[in-house]
Amino acid sequence: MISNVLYMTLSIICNQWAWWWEGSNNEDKLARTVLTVLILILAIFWYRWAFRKVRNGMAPLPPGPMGLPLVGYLPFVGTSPHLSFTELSHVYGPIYKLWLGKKLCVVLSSPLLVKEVVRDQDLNFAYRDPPIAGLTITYGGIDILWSPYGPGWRLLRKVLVREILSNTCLDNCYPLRRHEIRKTIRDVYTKIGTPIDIGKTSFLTEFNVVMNLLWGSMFEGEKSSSDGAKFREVVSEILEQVAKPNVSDFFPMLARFDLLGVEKKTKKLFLWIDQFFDSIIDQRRKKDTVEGDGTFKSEERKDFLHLLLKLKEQEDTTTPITMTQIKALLLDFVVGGTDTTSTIVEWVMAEMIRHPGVMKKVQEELADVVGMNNIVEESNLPNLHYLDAVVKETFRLHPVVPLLIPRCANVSCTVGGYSVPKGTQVFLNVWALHRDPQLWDNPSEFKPERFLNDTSIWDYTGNNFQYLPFGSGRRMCAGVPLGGRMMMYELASLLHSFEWQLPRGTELDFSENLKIILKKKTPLIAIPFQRLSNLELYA
Ligand code: HEM
Repeated sequence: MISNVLYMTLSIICNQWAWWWEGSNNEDKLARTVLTVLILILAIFWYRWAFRKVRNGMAPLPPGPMGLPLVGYLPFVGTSPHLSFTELSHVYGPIYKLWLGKKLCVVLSSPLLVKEVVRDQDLNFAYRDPPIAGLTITYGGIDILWSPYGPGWRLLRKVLVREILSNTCLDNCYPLRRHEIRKTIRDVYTKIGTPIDIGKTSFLTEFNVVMNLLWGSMFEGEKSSSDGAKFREVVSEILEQVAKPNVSDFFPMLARFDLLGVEKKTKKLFLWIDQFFDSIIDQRRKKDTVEGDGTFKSEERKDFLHLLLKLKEQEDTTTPITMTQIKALLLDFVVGGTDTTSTIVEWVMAEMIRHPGVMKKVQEELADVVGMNNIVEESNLPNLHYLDAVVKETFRLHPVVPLLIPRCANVSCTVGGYSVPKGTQVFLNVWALHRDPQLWDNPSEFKPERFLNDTSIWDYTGNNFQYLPFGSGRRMCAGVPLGGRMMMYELASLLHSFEWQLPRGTELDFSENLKIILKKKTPLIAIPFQRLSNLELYA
């Protein structure tokens, strides 16, 4: 059948081109013959290329924009890929492809297609394509986030989810979280009536919570607190380098030139952070062991570094974790657990200031559940249903990781009837899913009530493919239990202890800035006012 098509095509070409052969002299004829042969060769190559997939019985690649030679669609993605990807889905449909430099990418934005990738073919897509900065900072990509699916990833994920973030373990270290939240409340109290930067306050709180969970009181004293400040700075720089579009990632053959200097900068950060981890582990081992006999004696210490080192020391361990893996895990914890949580806290506060009626309802619920003569405790959180709905609605409109962390196809496969070759980066456009008018009534309206009706279908487990703030499948967020507690606890405490208003003459700005994490472009500045009459509740 294909040879018939070829035969017909050639006959048409010959008929149409009859005039071409009526040349005036021999030289003209020779030139025309050469040109015609060249055109025929090109046509045959094109034919072989275009029909290769059909011949192999393979589905075609998804449709998508052409882009430019070499760079593909790279120049058109802009600074808000979640928006440009959503616009492209309106043109090409819920699955399309585009080239970013030398990388073939496929973008999905329908619950059914997302399900195909994260549920039906989860194993094929349980891989990542780490950027160079990610590899450099995580000891060659051996952490949870960038590891390929396999024994190393499984071990670290198991340690994090089962050993460190289990409910029992999180309950045990509640005093550490409480200590930091109370510190923030005291600090905000001293600033009553003056404008404060909510994102910064929240980041500091979450950062201190994470530090405290990881290595407890190791950061006390003047020297340690200056180390802590430097550490925070380094973590912010790491996030910046990993999020930076890097020529070396889009054109791997140029990687050795490190044209933007990302690798060099990240190596410097890596050296600092590695030394920092070494010194903190060293201090902890000295504190935890008794006269160097190598056994852990201080059972009352519940921070995670202690647990990790204990796990490493246990001889009969089923989880033989190396020191480098421990350091990579610590890094995931700090980078994955701080900015994400503080960013959602800032968006929730912004939405509530924009909707004072919603804030009032949240505060009434807090008065009811917690009482005006008590402080919020984590045990109150499961009863704060309206606040929970407000947080979920905020996640819908402002998903903190709107394109998730791209998956990478480990084998060539078919999604939605289209071919997805091995090595393709797959973006799941959660931002588009969360605002799709076919899935949500009045999707741009902020309406927490939509999450109150049937609470069983709205959670963070990733089983409902139209709502995925923490991702889904094997590679979904490993920190949901902690992230969930931390954001709710901080929000409940800030809203129970204070009233919040914008400084006079200022307006809310909801523009976004995406660097893996979708942040507010302009910081939210608001003024706290005392809400509880008992001053002891601020001590
Ligand atoms: C509000 C807070 C948080 C949000 C919104 C969030 C969101 C996400 C998202 C969307 C992903 C990608 C999932 C995917 O590709 O399907 C992710 C991955 C991850 N998150 Fe979180 N996260 C949060 C808090 C945390 C915390 C507290 C930790 C650690 C303690 C953490 C550790 C991780 C890790 C290790 C991964 C990589 C998982 C893997 O590749 O297997 N996250 N997170």
